[in-house]
Amino acid sequence: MATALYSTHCRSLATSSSSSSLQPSPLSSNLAYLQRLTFSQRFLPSKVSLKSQPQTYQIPVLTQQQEGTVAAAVTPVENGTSHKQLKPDLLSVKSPEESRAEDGFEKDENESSVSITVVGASGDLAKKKIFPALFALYYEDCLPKHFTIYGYARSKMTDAELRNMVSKTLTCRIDKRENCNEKMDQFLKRCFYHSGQYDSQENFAALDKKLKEHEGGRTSNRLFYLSIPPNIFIDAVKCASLSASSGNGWTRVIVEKPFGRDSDSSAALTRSLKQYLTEDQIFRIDHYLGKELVENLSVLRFSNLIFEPLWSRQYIRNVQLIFSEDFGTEGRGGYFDHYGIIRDIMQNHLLQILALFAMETPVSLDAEDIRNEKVKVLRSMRPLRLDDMVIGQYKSHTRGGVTYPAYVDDKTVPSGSLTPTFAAAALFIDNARWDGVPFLMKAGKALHNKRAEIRVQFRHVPGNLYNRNFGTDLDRATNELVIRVQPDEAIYLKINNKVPGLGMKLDRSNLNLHYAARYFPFTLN
Ligand SMILES: NC(=O)C1=CN([C@@H]2O[C@H](COP(=O)(O)OP(=O)(O)OC[C@H]3O[C@@H](n4cnc5c(N)ncnc54)[C@H](OP(=O)(O)O)[C@@H]3O)[C@@H](O)[C@H]2O)C=CC1
Ligand SMILES: O=C1O[C@H](COP(=O)(O)O)[C@@H](O)[C@H](O)[C@H]1O
Repeated sequence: MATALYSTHCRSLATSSSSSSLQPSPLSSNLAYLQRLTFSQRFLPSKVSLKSQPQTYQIPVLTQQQEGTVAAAVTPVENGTSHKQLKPDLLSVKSPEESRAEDGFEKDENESSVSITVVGASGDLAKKKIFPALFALYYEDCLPKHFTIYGYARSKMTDAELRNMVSKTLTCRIDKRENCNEKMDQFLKRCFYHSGQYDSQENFAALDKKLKEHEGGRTSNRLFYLSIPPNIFIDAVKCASLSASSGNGWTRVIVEKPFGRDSDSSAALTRSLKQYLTEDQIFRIDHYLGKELVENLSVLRFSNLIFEPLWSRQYIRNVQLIFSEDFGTEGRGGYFDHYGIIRDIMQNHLLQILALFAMETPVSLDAEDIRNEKVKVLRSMRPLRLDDMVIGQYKSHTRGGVTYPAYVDDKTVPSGSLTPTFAAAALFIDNARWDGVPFLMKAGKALHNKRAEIRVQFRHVPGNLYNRNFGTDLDRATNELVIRVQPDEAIYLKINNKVPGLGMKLDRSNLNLHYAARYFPFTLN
């Protein structure tokens, strides 16, 4: 029955796996980002959610990492594809009844609806990632027929203003541009805004009323995406749960990282969330797991015979996990300064990649099985020593005639802050496979470029016949596998080869899987 709600396309992209494996849990960190969110029946939770009646239609929230789910990756940029000029009918707001009639929403109480509330809709993440990802899902026909999106935040905004804001960051995936503007218009018509405080049950009750009008008496499934600073998660969850839970369908909450500052505060956060939600209503998200090349990591390892035998201390000298951004906090200091680069990037995004990289072959691709292997890696890790760590903070600098502010120049950063914006660490996994191999993590903001990469440096060739061709620079003679997560996604292997012609001159070349060339016109960003 539920399948009728979803397109074949989305189902075919969502490879099957047992629903039991998809239960969220405190450690179910191998959930992909909303960008990979697909609404298909395989996400049936086993328990009925808070205040829920029997679930006629179960609509998933997040896919598990490493499944061939909908490829809807978008990093919106305000380019030619964005929808800059809003049509007049998007600026005038229709009543829910009118909207339902226009969108072909006949009132049929046997069908369910999904209401997605982006809490913190005025913020950076909502604009940059969540609305574009929702649009990408809509564009791919992966949202159910009856859906409504509400932005919720304290800022005063009309529906039209929200649509205008959202429209600036929507893009179409490059491989399917047909009807893009038309689709954007249709999508924007399903977006609404409600202004309210995060700790006001009354404000959430007013939202509830509006949601009900849109749901039109159908079974209502509700998803709250917490795109807000962590210190207000609990207030928002409490109010959403007590005043805006679904009365007859499921209610779920997506929680953004960071989940606390340390183990104790993470556990405390979970305890607080559980005052209002059951575990299967909570979906924790790490959006790096939704990145195409991170998803590809296991494919590369486990479906290519040539790599797996090399994947150990025997052949690998070190593994580098690199994240850099060429911009600073830019107004996000209020959040960032409490966490710093280690908690913002290393502890979650890079550690997830490390665990996926280093884990043993899981029993299956089910979330639970992958999680179990990742946990084993984490448990084998040696506690980090201060000697194996470097931290820093960006200062003001001038490049190309432009002067960029220092971290502490950001008005949202407390003066004199010592919060690190750069960190590098050597981590070790003390197990049979990785004993002695440094996993070098580097992460920083306001550096010279924006990139995320995994670099695997292999050992030197023992007794290399061609040593004299390389002189003293043995590193030049060693192989390196680079997985460039972003930008300009690629997987390339540096090899040595002979330069054609007389003599024996060696060269370094790349065997390069360059995504833009291989999958043109599909682009990931
Ligand atoms: N930005 C990013 O790229 C990423 C962010 N995240 C996580 O997503 C969440 C949201 O991030 P982001 O969008 O950058 O955050 P923002 O700082 O942009 O905050 C989002 C919204 O929350 C409200 N808000 C901000 N500060 C406060 C406050 N002190 N008290 C009450 N409300 C506040 C504001 O809305 P209003 O004033 O209108 O109520 C703001 O628009 C965070 O948990 C972050 O860690 C995760 C991955 C990436
Ligand atoms: O989680 C976060 O990620 C972004 C970087 O995400 P990307 O997908 O654009 O690479 C980072 O800017 C932000 O500080 C952090 O909270």
